[in-house]
Amino acid sequence: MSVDERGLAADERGLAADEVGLAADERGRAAELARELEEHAYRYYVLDKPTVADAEYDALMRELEAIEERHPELRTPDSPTQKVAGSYSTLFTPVEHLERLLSLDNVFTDEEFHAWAARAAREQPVTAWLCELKIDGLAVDLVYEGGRLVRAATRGDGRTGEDITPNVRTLASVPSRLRGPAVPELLEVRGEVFFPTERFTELNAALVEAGKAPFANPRNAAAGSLRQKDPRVTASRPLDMIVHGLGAHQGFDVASQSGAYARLAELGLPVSARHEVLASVEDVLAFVRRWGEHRHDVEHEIDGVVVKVDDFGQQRRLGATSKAPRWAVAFKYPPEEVTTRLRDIQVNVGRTGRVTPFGVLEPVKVAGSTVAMATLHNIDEVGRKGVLIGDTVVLRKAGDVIPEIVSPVVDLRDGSERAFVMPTHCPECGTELVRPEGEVDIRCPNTVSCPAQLRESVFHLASRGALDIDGLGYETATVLLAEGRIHDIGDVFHLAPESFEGLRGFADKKIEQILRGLEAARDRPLWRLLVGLSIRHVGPTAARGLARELRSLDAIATAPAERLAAVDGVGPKIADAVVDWFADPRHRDIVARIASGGVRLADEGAGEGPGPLDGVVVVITGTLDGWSRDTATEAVQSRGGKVTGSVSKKTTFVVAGADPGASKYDKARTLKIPLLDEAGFAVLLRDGADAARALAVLEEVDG
Ligand SMILES: NC(=O)c1ccc[n+]([C@@H]2O[C@H](COP(=O)([O-])OP(=O)(O)OC[C@H]3O[C@@H](n4cnc5c(N)ncnc54)[C@H](O)[C@@H]3O)[C@@H](O)[C@H]2O)c1
Ligand SMILES: [Zn+2]
Repeated sequence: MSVDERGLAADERGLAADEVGLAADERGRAAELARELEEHAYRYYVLDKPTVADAEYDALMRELEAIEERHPELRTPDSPTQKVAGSYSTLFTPVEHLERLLSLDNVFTDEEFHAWAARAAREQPVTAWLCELKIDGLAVDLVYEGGRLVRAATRGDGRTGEDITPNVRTLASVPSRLRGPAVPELLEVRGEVFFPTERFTELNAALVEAGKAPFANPRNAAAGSLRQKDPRVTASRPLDMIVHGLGAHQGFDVASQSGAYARLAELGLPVSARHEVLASVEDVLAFVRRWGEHRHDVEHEIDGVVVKVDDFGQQRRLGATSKAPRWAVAFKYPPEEVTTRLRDIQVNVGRTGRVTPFGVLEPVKVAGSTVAMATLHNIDEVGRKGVLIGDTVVLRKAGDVIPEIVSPVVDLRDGSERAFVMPTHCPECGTELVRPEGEVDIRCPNTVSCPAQLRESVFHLASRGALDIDGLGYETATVLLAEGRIHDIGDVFHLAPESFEGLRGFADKKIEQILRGLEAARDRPLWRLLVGLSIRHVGPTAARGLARELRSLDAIATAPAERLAAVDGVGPKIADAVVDWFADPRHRDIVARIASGGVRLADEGAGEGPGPLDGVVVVITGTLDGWSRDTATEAVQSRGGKVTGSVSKKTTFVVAGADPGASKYDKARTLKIPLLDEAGFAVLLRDGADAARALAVLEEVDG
């Protein structure tokens, strides 16, 4: 027993010793985090030049909070977790706010919000919640005396801000005088100054062109534009403001946040129309979800929703901590921006020969997926963004949108970065690249044999958005082309079991899947085939319009440009691209091979009503003098008929030329399918099925 006790005591001592060690480690880490957070806050609030994304700053803050949770003695009043982040620069005159400007506490999940709301309600029953968008801009404090704007200031450290009155006066949405007869004697309001998202790319492009560092994001652009020594610079930027809070006031009697908004709007101040007063936590969560889905439909960036207790009496009773009110919380949306390193810029050759640069990134997690590449669209875009190889860059991935490199973090450059130089020759086929006059895109003109273009176009033909050929993916397309089993998209529908002989990785099951995939794809709507041809500018919208109005590939191929341009969703640019494409004999050859592969080239009821060969199924065997297999097939199809590869009970005619296949010929006879020679085929095309049948019967008797 005594042994046990000693053992236990020793264990406890051991544990205690560990804890001391741990605490020392954590104390060190906490100090380091505090230093880093201060440094980032300085760069963000004072210099307007952050070097990390908000999510990274927030992660550091959370780490510090967690340490302080375990070691409350580290939670000193000057810890970054305990005070309003930010400072003021000596470039501006400091001003004391009449009332403190606070930050907001955050929640990230429904559970965290439930817990927060329950805590508030325990202190003070809450009758209504006011929900509004959390604008990603910078906080500005306005003071009106006797209805006149006398001062505008940044948040600073919450007590002291920077005087930016002349700058704020340049904002069109900020009135210099309040409206109406009964203006309050004193009114201090807070709001967010923001940079409209749509104008952001334009601003950065202009800055890069002028040799200046671009902004990391619209919030950074708002801060950088507003905190200018020269208000004329501010005036040149499209800044806007929305008011969302009240400070000191006299002669402004309202009982709630929503009541205040109504009154502020009457006074001519910019208030958002998107706030709602809701009674239940469930309704609040629905509001958060709804705006999460519409996050990008707003003219400014939002990083969450702010939920406030609506009633001022209830707000007062809940009070505030040193950092944030207890009556409001920010429900934050998942971050869409991170920083990572741009390891390289390479180029990709697309299916129409377009050469597009893309960034090779240090893989990084953002918006739920790991991103290792991001398109840069074209050479001009690389210039506009001002990114260098080796830069740390801001990477953005919004919802389902493809990841985008926003800007370089210029302040992290060490001189080892280098500019991207567009290659002069195609990296895949070595052909000299061209940039047609007046176009932004650089192209590989070798549409015939550039492996990249062939690969991409076959893959595109088979893709979901086009003919959706099951089993024919990128790898398969690459192998079939590399091994010479197909040469371009025209050969795809001629794939047969033999085509796969001697290829590794093609089990019988896989081959069957591809052939079945092809069979199903032969009968798709015309617009899908049109998309699959990789004609420049022809996407689903244009293809649908063309198929709807012209009904057959033949009609589209032969229509004049003016006719095509008149189609809904087409226009002159696309029309010219279509005419050019079909004018190329190599492309006509591709179409003929697609047709002879049994693909339907017209929609049901092409032409005026049903075609003359509607419902007619033809099998062609042997060689015809006046027709190639492809032109014969097209002739049948353009009349609404179908050409198939094997004889069955569904076959209407078997067209037999010289040296017909014995099995097809015999099968036609046993199934009593009418046989046509070349003359009979001509009659079929000219006079229709009935006339041809009359001939065919004769021939059958003869034979
Ligand atoms: N990247 C960096 O280096 C860096 C450095 C410091 C801070 N930050 C970022 O700044 C944020 C922290 O700053 P914060 O303390 O201002 O907190 P916060 O931005 O999370 O929330 C408080 C602010 O929200 C604003 N706000 C927007 N819409 C509002 C509305 N409808 N109602 C009320 N307030 C509204 C207010 O101006 C208020 O000051 C974090 O997102 C952090 O990542 C980033
Ligand atoms: Zn090429």
